Amino acid sequence: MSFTIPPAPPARPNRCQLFGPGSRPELFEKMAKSDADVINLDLEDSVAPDDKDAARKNVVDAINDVDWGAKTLSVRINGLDTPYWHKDVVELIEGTKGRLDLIMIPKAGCAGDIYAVDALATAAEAASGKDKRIGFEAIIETAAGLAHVEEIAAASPRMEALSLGPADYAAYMGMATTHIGGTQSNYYMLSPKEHEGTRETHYGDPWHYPIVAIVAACRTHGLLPVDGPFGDFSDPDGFKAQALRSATLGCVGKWAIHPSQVALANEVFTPTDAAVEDARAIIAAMEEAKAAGKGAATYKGKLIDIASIKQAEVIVKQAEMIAAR
Ligand SMILES: CC(C)(COP(=O)(O)OP(=O)(O)OC[C@H]1O[C@@H](n2cnc3c(N)ncnc32)[C@H](O)[C@@H]1OP(=O)(O)O)[C@@H](O)C(=O)NCCC(=O)NCCSC(=O)C[C@H](O)C(=O)O
Ligand SMILES: [Mg+2]
Repeated sequence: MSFTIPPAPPARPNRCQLFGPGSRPELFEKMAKSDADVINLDLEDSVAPDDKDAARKNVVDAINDVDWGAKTLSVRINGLDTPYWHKDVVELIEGTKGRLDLIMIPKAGCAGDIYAVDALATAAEAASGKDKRIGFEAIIETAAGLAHVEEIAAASPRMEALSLGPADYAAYMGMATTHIGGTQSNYYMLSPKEHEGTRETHYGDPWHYPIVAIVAACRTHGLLPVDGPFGDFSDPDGFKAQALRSATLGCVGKWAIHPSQVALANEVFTPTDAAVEDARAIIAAMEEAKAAGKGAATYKGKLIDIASIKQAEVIVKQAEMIAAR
């Protein structure tokens, strides 16, 4: 273990982040009543340029007026290369009465992007006498964002989470696809040529590398790693397969861009009773082994050791945190 112990991420559930355009206020009550842990009201790419001012007003009003219950409430502001973002930050802070939890920064490309929003948010909070410090989450969805993911994660004490934005990421990387996340039909290997006649297609996961980079940056700096959107909301099996992969790689949740995806995300990112029972049994078996002076033991025919306790604790702690909510 390094002498530097990584900080713990925020202890709040983040299994599903449900998005809705700020220009569709008729959705806000439905979003508030959903089972998503986090709500993202969007001022960025789901809002047309002519609707930006009206959407900002809708969102400020909704933050103040809608009963959001115990949900984490986040607003995605516009990118720093637009003429909208500074008004987004100032009006969100000065116009709301303390219910807003997070500002989501899209297309973060370097630590300076986070610093700029931090400076503006700090000034707006001071000017309006706000005690509550708004947290930040950022989207890794550009080539620069991926190259600088660790400095972005470490850029401000306000930072709470990073998400992958697969649509912009694909565009900025020059990927040959128009799909938002999911399996890509041209991203595959064939079984070896010698298998002529019986060659099988094996689809790869083009999102694997950015997800792992995000998870590593988040786990180093005490942030929550989150998988982003899956655009084809008529493909629940595809959504679930993508979510299972990112959960296996360390993500704590995934975005939903349609209400039908909320239950799927909650299911995947809530440890099953069987997984929790197994994890508790591993911890108990290792306690017994330690009492007998052993560092390793056998559980269900497999090796377990001190690292197995840490693995099992990830599952138990996640389940306890969700249950305590
Ligand atoms: C995708 C949608 C445009 C679909 O909208 P709609 O046609 O209205 O959907 P349905 O008719 O199937 O709706 C069924 C009922 O569900 C309600 N509804 C719809 N959407 C939502 C929602 N987001 N939250 C809550 N409730 C919702 C409808 O009102 C219907 O209700 P009822 O009539 O009472 O049965 C739309 O879902 C949508 O706009 N989704 C969000 C889009 C969004 O926010 N996009 C931004 C995030 S993704 C992104 O930006 C990419 C990323 O940055 C990257 O780079 O990867
Ligand atoms: Mg995007």
